[in-house]
Amino acid sequence: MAASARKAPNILITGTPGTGKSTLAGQVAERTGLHHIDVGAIAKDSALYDGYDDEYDCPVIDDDRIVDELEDKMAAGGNVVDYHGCDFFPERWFDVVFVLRVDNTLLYDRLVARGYAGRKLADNVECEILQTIVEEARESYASEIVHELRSDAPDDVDINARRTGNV
Ligand SMILES: Nc1ncnc2c1ncn2[C@@H]1O[C@H](COP(=O)(O)OP(=O)(O)O)[C@@H](O)[C@H]1O
Repeated sequence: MAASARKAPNILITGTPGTGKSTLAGQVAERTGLHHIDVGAIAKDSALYDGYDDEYDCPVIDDDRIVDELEDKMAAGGNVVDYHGCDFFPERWFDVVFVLRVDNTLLYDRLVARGYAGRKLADNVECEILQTIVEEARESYASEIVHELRSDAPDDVDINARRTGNV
């Protein structure tokens, strides 16, 4: 379905784990009435997994089944989707893509607070340093719809929610 056929826009909020995607998506949903789709939670609730990652000690999501699961909702529009990856979603789904960015030291502290350690902690901080998700977003979507947002301080949540909710 073309973007113009949707009754409301679909927004993607992506970024390294811990950058604040769920926090921001929740605020945007509250302000706008858009439906918050937390892809990680949907994968968990419906067990849309395709194996287990022993190194990171977590299940691997099944991209194809996630896309199938969300297709009807995305075709209808009016969703704010949050996930730490973005290259497997159909490009046509999104009207705008926000990539959250955070200072590396702040991210480190947030991930430690979440219980990340060792390789999982180091790889996620490296992901932010190397701008991996920014590059993934720019390779997957038209450059004019991809925007980076800083999410270092609590005030940024409100600033970003206003900006994100005004698309
Ligand atoms: N702008 C911000 N400033 C300070 N802390 C934040 C900000 N955004 C989110 N947080 C905090 O950082 C942690 C990770 O946020 P979360 O929304 O779960 O990230 P993600 O969904 O990207 O993994 C949470 O403890 C959250 O309260």
